[in-house]
Amino acid sequence: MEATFVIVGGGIAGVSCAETLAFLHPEKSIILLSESSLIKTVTNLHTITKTIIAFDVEESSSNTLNEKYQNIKVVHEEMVDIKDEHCYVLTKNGVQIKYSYLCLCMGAEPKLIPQYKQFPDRILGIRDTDSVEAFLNKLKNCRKLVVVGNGGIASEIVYKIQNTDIDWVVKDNHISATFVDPGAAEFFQDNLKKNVKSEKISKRMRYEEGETPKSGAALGPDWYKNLIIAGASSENSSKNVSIHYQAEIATIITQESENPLKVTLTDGKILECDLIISATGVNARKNFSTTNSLDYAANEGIKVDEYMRTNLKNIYAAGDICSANWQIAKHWFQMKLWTQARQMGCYAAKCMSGHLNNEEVLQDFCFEIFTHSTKLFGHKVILLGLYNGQKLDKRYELLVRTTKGLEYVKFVIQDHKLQGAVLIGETDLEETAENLILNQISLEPYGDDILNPDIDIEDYFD
Ligand SMILES: Cc1cc2nc3c(=O)[nH]c(=O)nc-3n(C[C@H](O)[C@H](O)[C@H](O)COP(=O)(O)OP(=O)(O)OC[C@H]3O[C@@H](n4cnc5c(N)ncnc54)[C@H](O)[C@@H]3O)c2cc1C
Ligand SMILES: NC(=O)C1=CN([C@@H]2O[C@H](COP(=O)(O)OP(=O)(O)OC[C@H]3O[C@@H](n4cnc5c(N)ncnc54)[C@H](OP(=O)(O)O)[C@@H]3O)[C@@H](O)[C@H]2O)C=CC1
Repeated sequence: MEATFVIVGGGIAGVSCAETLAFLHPEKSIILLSESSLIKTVTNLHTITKTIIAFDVEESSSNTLNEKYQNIKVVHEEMVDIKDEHCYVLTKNGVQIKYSYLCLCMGAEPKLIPQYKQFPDRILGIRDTDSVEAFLNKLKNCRKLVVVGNGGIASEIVYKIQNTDIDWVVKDNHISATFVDPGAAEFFQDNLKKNVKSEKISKRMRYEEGETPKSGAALGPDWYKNLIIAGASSENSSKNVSIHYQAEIATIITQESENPLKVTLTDGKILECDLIISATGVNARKNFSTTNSLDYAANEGIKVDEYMRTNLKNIYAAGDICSANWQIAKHWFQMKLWTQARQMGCYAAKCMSGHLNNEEVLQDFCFEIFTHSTKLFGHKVILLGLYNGQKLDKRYELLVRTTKGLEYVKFVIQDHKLQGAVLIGETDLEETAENLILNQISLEPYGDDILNPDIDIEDYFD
């Protein structure tokens, strides 16, 4: 087999890359090589501001892509080797695919706590649809659950789960620390112990994919919305969540088949549980070999330059598998998120196309400012720029406005200029905050009025 463009991975980065190439080069052949027969596509894309977008993500059979684009051929194979000196890849079943340009979009996999090796059936990570199904099955018999980690997945699970006691073990002194500060974490407390009903209930998460386990694409926004995530205890109007701050799991002192698991924490506490969810981040996938070495960053992603190129000739990478290794703009940084996977996939396609045509490629504007639109504990959350004071070396001021249960607004200001913002609830401030960060207008004349709810700050900047 042979194609001008070969893209490996059927997650959001790979599919966005293939679709952009199909649009730019309807005359060229494109192969999307993916281990999983299900692919992720973006639907209902809408812009909230210039740079903040929201969209749904659907998992569908790869036939939809074959039908939509005549020049995309989807191949279901696992890539195991890249013969980069001869420009072809090899799959597990021995299929050879030659490329002119190759883009690696194989995502990441859960980085589980080390005790996972001791109890692989009772310590689970969540990444793709298979892993959620395994989790839901085990949860049916679970009365006591330990959740470790303090990012998006842990927050979603603690929010959504019912009918089991939860011990939430977090390294920090407040919850949801990858996204918010202690003030916002306090704002979420009211929703922490409520039982959340599913909007509509789906029994299945997806199409059937066959028996063999495959590393599927990562789940995304609202994956839990229509699922019942419930343990074995009887139904209750509120849930029992105990948070263990500034703690990690130290050891598990149970023999292999004993139940419950006895877990000791670094602060000396001992917990008992039936199941542990390790929501402790991800590592870039490294499930293939190359002839020459690929350069990896210290945080383990494949290094890519400002054109999404790796160090190997005509090999690009995008999404969770890569690490941005260019001089990044002041208000942007990389996080492993849908939005960035999509942006990188599309941009890698433009870069490959530009290089094929010998055209100059200008970096996409989306890399000027970090934006993330999500939901936490049932609230709309918009994060902009250096929303947690990242890169500011603790040299910044915070302006905060909050109304219990309704909104939490935080502006991060340095030298009178807005550097980042956290907007929780229907604040209507996203456009203004985005402009203030991008334009770096001095806020000195407005003082604290900038967040005065009786003043329409947009009037200041018209
Ligand atoms: C539970 C959960 C909830 C999330 N929620 C959000 C959210 O609300 N908002 C948000 O912005 N982000 C969210 N994320 C993160 C987001 O899903 C990821 O950042 C994004 O999906 C990464 O996309 P990707 O295409 O880079 O990788 P992946 O989605 O991991 O796709 C990788 C693809 O490569 C294929 N593959 C892997 N190895 C091979 C191989 N050797 N050969 C062939 N194919 C291979 C896989 O089958 C898969 O199709 C969530 C993640 C999880 C796990
Ligand atoms: N709403 C959204 O946008 C969502 C996004 N996601 C994305 O999916 C991916 C996976 O999510 P998730 O697993 O939550 O990853 P995250 O990287 O978001 O969070 C991992 C958390 O676990 C902590 N941690 C790491 N190792 C340990 C350990 N040994 N013991 C205790 N805590 C530990 C980390 O702390 P530290 O940082 O200090 O190491 C961090 O707080 C991420 O890319 C995430 O951004 C997932 C769900 C929802």
